Amino acid sequence: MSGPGFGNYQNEIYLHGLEGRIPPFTTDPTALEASARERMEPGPFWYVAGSAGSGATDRANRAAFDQRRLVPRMLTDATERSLRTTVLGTELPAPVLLAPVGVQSILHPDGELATARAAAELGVPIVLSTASSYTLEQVAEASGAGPRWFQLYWPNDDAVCVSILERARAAGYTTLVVTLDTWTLAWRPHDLDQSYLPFIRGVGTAIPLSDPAFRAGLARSPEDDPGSAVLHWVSMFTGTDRGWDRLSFLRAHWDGPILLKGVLHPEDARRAVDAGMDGVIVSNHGGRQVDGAIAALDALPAIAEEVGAEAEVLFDSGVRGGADVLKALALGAGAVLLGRPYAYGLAHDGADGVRHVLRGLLADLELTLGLSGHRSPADLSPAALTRQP
Ligand SMILES: Cc1cc2nc3c(=O)[nH]c(=O)nc-3n(C[C@H](O)[C@H](O)[C@H](O)COP(=O)(O)O)c2cc1C
Ligand SMILES: O=C(O)C(=O)c1ccccc1
Repeated sequence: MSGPGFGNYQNEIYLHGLEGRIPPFTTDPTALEASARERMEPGPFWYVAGSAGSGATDRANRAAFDQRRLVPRMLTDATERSLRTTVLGTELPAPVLLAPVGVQSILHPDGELATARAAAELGVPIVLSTASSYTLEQVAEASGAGPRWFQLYWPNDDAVCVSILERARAAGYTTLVVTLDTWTLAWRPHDLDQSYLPFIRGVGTAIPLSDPAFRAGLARSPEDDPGSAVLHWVSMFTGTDRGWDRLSFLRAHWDGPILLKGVLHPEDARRAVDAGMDGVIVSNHGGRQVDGAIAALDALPAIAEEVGAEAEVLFDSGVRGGADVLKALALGAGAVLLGRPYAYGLAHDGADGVRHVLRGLLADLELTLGLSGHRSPADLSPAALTRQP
């Protein structure tokens, strides 16, 4: 796409104004959370909005973006521009993916199906969480010809793990994302104070409960005894940390690219590459795991420097607007993943809400790319930024 492609959303909104129409909800990424809060029950709202401990890392993620500023260049002829990018050898319409977000049916009854439909329409990849409210196959059908990746919460039963990976491959998920930072849940006061944890209530268990290997290990079927099945799954996918030597198991059972999510130290990125992984996702889980952890954006440059030339380096945690995407790309990310903003879009209006948030972000990204003097994501380097004290 050349010229204003995604940026057309801006024209569309202004033209609708001539007919007295305004957007379904805010286009301001900083107002999205408050707007979602008005429509959501406190349990689900705080499950999404909340973070670990004191919230220091969540705030640090945003502060790290605020400390970097773009330095726009003029008269660069950025009229014709494109967000197209290649990630792991595949061309994407923009350097943006939807981060794995579990239990989406607490946000909207259509949950992951709605997210998959909206993303597929725009050609943006989804990363389906192991904690999905719908099965791998149901989400694949909703995603259709759209690109899809699968995020693994690594079950401690190898047969169940292999069965889930085989189903994911068969259903057209091309890339495996292995999340390392959430082998047990952090201390999350907002959820604790309400005693609210969706998956022990049976939300987000569609993948294991539909899995033949998982079902084979149950004394009674999930239909007869849902409570025991859910508890069996909880003990299988949380509570067990693993070592670097175990990655060879995943490598042996997945014949596509594998990325490790939750990497914040350059030495861990190096170990990932040494273990045969195709890349890393620099992330602190949106501040939801280690309270006091380094801002993900501050961790990015050293990791890009360590492995960027030989492996894929993706980024998430704190991305809200187009400028944030540009800053992460300038610091070495090949693409970014968006978390909470699209979850709030889903909570507002199902697939339409996800589409509105995503089109808004991509329009803002394309406009800000051009106005800061760049024609493509590949033009960005640390030289595009300055750092505020
Ligand atoms: C409600 C919620 C559920 C999440 N579930 C998962 C998950 O199942 N698997 C995973 O790897 N990350 C999960 N994440 C983390 C996101 O993938 C991502 O790292 C994070 O949201 C990025 O930060 P941001 O929300 O500031 O954009 C979840 C995040 C939220 C907000
Ligand atoms: O809440 C989360 O951050 C998360 O990663 C998760 C973990 C298990 C089930 C659902 C979401």
